[in-house]
Amino acid sequence: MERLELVIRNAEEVVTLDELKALMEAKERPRGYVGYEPSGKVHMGHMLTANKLIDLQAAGFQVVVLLADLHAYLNEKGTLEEVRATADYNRDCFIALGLDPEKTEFVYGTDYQLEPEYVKNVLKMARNTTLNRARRSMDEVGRNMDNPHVSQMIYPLMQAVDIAALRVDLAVGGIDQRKIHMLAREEMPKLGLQPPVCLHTPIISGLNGGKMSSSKGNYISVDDSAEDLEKKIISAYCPAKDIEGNPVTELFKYHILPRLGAVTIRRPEKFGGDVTYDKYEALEADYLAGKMHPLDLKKSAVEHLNAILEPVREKMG
Ligand SMILES: Nc1ncnc2c1ncn2[C@@H]1O[C@H](COP(=O)(O)OP(=O)(O)OP(=O)(O)O)[C@@H](O)[C@H]1O
Ligand SMILES: N[C@@H](Cc1ccc(O)cc1)C(=O)O
Repeated sequence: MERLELVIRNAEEVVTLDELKALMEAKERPRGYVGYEPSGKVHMGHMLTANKLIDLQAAGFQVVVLLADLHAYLNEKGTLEEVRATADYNRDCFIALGLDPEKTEFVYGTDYQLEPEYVKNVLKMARNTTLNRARRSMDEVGRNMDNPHVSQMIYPLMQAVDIAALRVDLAVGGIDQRKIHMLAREEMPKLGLQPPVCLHTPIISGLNGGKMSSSKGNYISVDDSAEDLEKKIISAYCPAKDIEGNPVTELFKYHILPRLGAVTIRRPEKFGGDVTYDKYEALEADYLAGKMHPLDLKKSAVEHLNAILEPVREKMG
């Protein structure tokens, strides 16, 4: 696959594609990053951005993973000690998922976010940013946003300054990070900082059809047992001939096919026999046309996802 194609596959948007092309022409090894608030469960949604980082490494990017302990603390996710312990667990999950520790820089927020130069930039940005704008940028990211704390208004400014502090060219995140990234693109130049190109991945659906989220219990986590995985997928929302909010077709699109390249879906002869797909589009077309039954698809998702997650379980032991 061509480098650019690899970088943008399965992305929901790139801001902007022209800037990305220019970046890849200008720099041999551009730097890309994702930041994660440490989370007790690393799920298939988080794994989507991890897949993108693996794509970026394959396309010659340097990759930075920010374990955003201070951000999690500011966003009411626990004490600093708690989030720091979870950050280490998350780093191990990402390595088990295939991010080569030799080639990936793992950085803790608290390693540099209290340095005077960093803090000064955050405060300068605070002078230029209205409360309304900071608040809106947090709509999809902040906890309990009907009654936000001042810490949650500092949060997006810090995320913008991270991009400069970590010397990042390409900021990657789920599409829920979009408003913070737009704030960064607008405010960074006023401080003489280089704004990033941004790449946003889609939001993957949870087992009940809503957004997959650690706080909603509708997730598949990377270290679920084979037994749990099977139970979860077999009872997942998966309407026939419909891919809207369908977590099972999305698992094929975003995880199984990109990782395995091609899959064979096993079926008894009387239901059409085995069928092999090397492109998601072909699978989708068959599913929409009613040529693939939800139960066959689910059983196959269990088999293939198990193949992907087994080494992760072993490493996380
Ligand atoms: N369902 C999802 N699909 C794709 N990406 C996701 C999904 N959920 C979270 N992410 C991405 O993972 C990162 C961390 O998100 P976040 O901490 O909000 O996860 P979460 O599971 O929704 O947590 P919580 O339920 O505690 O809010 C963000 O970059 C976000 O874009
Ligand atoms: N905002 C991200 C976490 C993050 C924090 C700091 C960053 O620089 C980048 C990302 C989230 O929702 O989880």
